[in-house]
Amino acid sequence: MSCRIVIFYFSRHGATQQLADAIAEGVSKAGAEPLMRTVESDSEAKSARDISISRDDLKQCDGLILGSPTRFGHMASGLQKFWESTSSEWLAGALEDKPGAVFTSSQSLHGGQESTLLTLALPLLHHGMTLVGIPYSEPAVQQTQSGGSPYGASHVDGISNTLSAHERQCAIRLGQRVSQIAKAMQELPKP
Ligand SMILES: Cc1cc2nc3c(=O)[nH]c(=O)nc-3n(C[C@H](O)[C@H](O)[C@H](O)COP(=O)(O)O)c2cc1C
Repeated sequence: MSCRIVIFYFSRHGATQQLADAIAEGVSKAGAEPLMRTVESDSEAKSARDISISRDDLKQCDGLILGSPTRFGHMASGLQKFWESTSSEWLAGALEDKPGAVFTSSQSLHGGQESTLLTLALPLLHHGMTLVGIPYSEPAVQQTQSGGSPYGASHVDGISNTLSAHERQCAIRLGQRVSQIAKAMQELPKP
């Protein structure tokens, strides 16, 4: 049975996209299919390489991982605008029970990553998703000197333009974990 994980993100300059790509690697490693999706934006945005999300993606996916640059401590407005257009999918329970997770990139270490990760989680919880983080059994969560947290994958762009080994490992692990849970949920009897 195929298992499709939507990686829904926005990235203006490419930092959040590096996380999205590492998460996709984790999804593939777990034997699931990563579907890269973004929001309508200017053609200069790095994430314009990927296609825009459709509301059918919410119905058809088996899990969804949401990522944004940290913008004044919360998600970019284009992503929020999309969630505000999903009332009918919310009422229909399109994402209910499916595993979901979050990721972000910020300029500075204490510039609001955790508030962004927590607020990214809110629409997923309202849609009834099963929230997945990164467990402390993952050594990279304990050892990181930059991004990577139990709340989700992250990167601090002001420390390095590329993902650290720990940030990358956290992102891969998150993609794997969401996929493994999605696959296990496919085996459960339908209520
Ligand atoms: C409008 C705006 C607000 C931002 N707010 C924050 C912030 O609150 N904290 C922070 O550390 N970085 C902030 N940044 C920087 C971005 O989060 C950071 O550069 C991020 O890595 C960009 O991701 P991208 O390369 O995927 O676009 C802000 C950037 C913009 C344009």
